[in-house]
Amino acid sequence: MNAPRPDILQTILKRKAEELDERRRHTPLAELRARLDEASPVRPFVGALEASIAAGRAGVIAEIKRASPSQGLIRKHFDPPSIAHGYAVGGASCLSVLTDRDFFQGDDAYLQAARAACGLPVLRKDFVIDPYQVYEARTLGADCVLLIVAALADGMLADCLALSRELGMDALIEVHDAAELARALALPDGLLGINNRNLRTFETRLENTLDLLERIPAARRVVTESGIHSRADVARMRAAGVHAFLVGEAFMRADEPGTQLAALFD
Ligand SMILES: O=C(O)c1ccccc1NCC(=O)[C@H](O)[C@H](O)COP(=O)(O)O
Repeated sequence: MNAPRPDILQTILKRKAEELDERRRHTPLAELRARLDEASPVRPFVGALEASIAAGRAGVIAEIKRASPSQGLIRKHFDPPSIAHGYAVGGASCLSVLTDRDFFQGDDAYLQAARAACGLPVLRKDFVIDPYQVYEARTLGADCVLLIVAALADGMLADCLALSRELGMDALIEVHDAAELARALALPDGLLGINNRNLRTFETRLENTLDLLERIPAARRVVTESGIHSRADVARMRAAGVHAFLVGEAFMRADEPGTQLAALFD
């Protein structure tokens, strides 16, 4: 009999709780909050997505990630500022930058360097389990935080969303299944992301977005996340009324990520 596959999301969240303790010891919350005044002004994240879509283009959140649990090392030559600049030239609406070190080889400094290299708003792509990280995201210059419904109990999810709004940021509320979607729809607002990747098993199916769409009010903006690799994938989503995309690997494996973005979405 095969041994059960370990649940990577639980492994990440367990390590994230340890990391959070370390970060709190290093920089207590009061000290972190005192840095908020020095943070770079927020760039409208949802506003940038909507502007692209209103102009008849797709809204593209272009991701900067060096490695991932499912793929291992994705990009050997990794220079976030030049990737960010290329994405801006290639027509991205926004950036997503992985800051988790242990599982994605990310870094807070990558977010800061990428944001400084262009005028695009930036999502801090990490695993939020506590409001401390929402404050932290803003002090780093993030314009949007990722809130993964599977990682947060209802109360904490609502608190982190409210705090992100209080700090002027947007929040991408990520779901994978119908139960998580129902929890996300009970929140007062937030940009809705449907992850096609099951974060526990890595199975990635574009049908996941298409299947969940019928449960979502037509006026609500949906971002389809993960597994978008071809113009046919983009066309399939757009035909179903999904005009916002979060794409990582397809760009990160290309010699010129920004050129690949333009080729996928022109
Ligand atoms: O990508 C993984 O292996 C992964 C594993 C566990 C938690 C999260 C994970 N990825 C985060 C993402 O969902 C993607 O980085 C993002 O949606 C872009 O996906 P892709 O275009 O397929 O790189």
